[in-house]
Amino acid sequence: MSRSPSLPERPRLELDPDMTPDERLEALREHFKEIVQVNEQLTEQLDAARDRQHGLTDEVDQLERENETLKTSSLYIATAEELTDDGVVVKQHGNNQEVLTEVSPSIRDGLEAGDRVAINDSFGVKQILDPETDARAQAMQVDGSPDVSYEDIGGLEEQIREVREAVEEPLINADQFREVGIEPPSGVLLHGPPGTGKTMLAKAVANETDATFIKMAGSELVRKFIGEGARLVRDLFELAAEREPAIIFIDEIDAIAAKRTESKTSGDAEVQRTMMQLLSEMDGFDERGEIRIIAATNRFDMLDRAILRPGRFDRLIEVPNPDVEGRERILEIHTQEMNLDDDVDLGAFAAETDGLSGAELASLATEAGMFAIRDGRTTVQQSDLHDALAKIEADDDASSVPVAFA
Ligand SMILES: Nc1ncnc2c1ncn2[C@@H]1O[C@H](COP(=O)(O)OP(=O)(O)OP(=O)(O)O)[C@@H](O)[C@H]1O
Repeated sequence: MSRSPSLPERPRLELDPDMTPDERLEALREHFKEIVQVNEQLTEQLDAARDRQHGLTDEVDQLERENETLKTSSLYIATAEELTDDGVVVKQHGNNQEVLTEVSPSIRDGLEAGDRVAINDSFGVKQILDPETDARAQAMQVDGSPDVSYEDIGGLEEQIREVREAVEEPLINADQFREVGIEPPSGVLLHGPPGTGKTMLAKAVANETDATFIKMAGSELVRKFIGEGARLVRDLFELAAEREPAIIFIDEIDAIAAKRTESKTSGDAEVQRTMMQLLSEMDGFDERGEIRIIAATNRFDMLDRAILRPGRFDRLIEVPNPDVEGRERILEIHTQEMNLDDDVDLGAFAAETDGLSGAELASLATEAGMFAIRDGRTTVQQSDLHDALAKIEADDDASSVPVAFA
């Protein structure tokens, strides 16, 4: 680290009592010049110090961010096998590696052999998992009666028809399928850009069939609780069997069913195990009764084709961004509770929102309401919609700026 230059000496004024008034004046002038010079030097040093301070603040910010990332990085699941005087023997799930590790006294106090624990990269025990906080509870979201209906979904008439045929009919008219002697599609895969209503479709069909909606995010399965993926998939199907009729919804399926890469890291092996478990659950699906499975992805191109074989996700439904009529309908849905001025023409406005997803249109409606409130009004005008659109587009532009320049 470079050392800061030392501060300049404070100038001294030396006046001799024998000096003539002219000499005294000259000495004072000299002294004044020296003070001005020192002042300039100090100002320069202060500026340099400020620059340095800014640089260091940036560095501190970055380190804090890194620290946060490290703190929130993935934990692995293990079982505390044995408590000994030297530490705790933990067995990591997934690869069954056993390690003797140290544990802080506060965690040790509450730990018993057989407990499931979360460990970090260096096998340090970070927390004890109780049944409520364990991976199963965190990775699955169970909703006995989701409150989305088909009328809440705009612009996806064809997709709704297909989902009803592939998921709803087999649940409601199982006998008819049996009598005709055909197998209903095993799994339905919804694919398309983010925020287009894929989750809504799955919830609506669960609502319509009075089925329990069980959602699991593929990314949670493999990123957050490494070593648990395969077991969670097993749990997922077990839970669905307990709660049938049930709709299993696996969001971001690409996280567990991506094409195999060349690299053979342990992460890949974990993803692979999770996917194999999913495929084997689906292959043994016939005996499962009233359970339908829907998956969704924004990255269809990345999927391993093995999951699309007959008997697996054999019904593909594309859910694209809405066209102009779809956008108008979505705007109608999301403004139906709002107090709209007579000048509002949603049809004309929809034509200006090309490329926006359903989720973006939903937040646009709320944003327009915010503009009206800011302006002290209780009705939303066409101009609020335009302001909201400009804001959303500006936010979009800002978020697409490369990180280094953001
Ligand atoms: N077609 C639509 N009709 C009405 N609202 C929609 C539609 N699409 C999206 N939305 C709104 O956007 C929100 C998010 O939609 P949803 O979660 O269904 O999208 P998704 O396709 O599953 O997104 P992701 O791929 O990011 O998970 C919904 O709660 C709803 O408010």
